[in-house]
Amino acid sequence: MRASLLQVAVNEDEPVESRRRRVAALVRDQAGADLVVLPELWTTGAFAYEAFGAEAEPLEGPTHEAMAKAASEAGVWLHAGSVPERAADGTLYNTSLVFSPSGELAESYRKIHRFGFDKGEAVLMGAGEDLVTVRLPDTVVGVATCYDLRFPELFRGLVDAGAETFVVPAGWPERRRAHWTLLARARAVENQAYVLACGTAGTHAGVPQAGHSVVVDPWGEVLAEAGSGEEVLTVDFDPATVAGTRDRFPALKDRALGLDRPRR
Ligand SMILES: NC(=O)CCC(=O)C(=O)O
Repeated sequence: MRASLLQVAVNEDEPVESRRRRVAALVRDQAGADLVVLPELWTTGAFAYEAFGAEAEPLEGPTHEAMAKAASEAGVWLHAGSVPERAADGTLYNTSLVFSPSGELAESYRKIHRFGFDKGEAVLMGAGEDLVTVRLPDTVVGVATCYDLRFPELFRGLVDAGAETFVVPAGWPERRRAHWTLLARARAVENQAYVLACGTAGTHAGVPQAGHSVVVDPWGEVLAEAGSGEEVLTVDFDPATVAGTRDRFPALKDRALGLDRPRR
């Protein structure tokens, strides 16, 4: 299976509409890949909080339209990263869109863990509630977004729902780059799954982005890692390795369930 992670540079000096056109062209260039992945909130930037409301779109908004078309023109599965979604009741969500090669919206995922503690995304956006998996021809993808990477129980839930490959769009800052790589490898090792983690490059809202998108195999080995600038990271991997690893080293079968219950 061939995946291309598009580590898009998100800088404020580029208008959103021109970035949307540029990214659509980049997606079209990936014809021949099985899966293309974009980062989190690449229209606005994950830290450009004041732009969330201004650039928010309905689920079937301009990014949906451009990415559906690009996916069908390239003939690829496209995890189009996330957009600031404005729901019918006015609530904003950080919502990922996954398109099939015919340009149909296969799934959407509202980010469950919002970043910012008591400001930013955590107060501006609503929290998603649903785990989302997507069945591709060769693997079952579990979807998570950026800060979600810090919550192992979410990934374990996705494994229980059948996930073999995690796709994680992000807008991760340079100052915590060490956590990014460490957490991507940890989620891969503990769940014996592939992790395809796609971040942004550039600087927006004064926050330099880490880049360093990474693909990790079910043994925790880094198969490919980007640098810090805009880059297309392409990797070939064998999804059957997940079942092989889980068979040969069956740690997932040794789970002691119910440890989250109080002792008495
Ligand atoms: N956009 C995000 O979720 C940022 C997450 C982050 O910076 C961190 O977990 O550290």
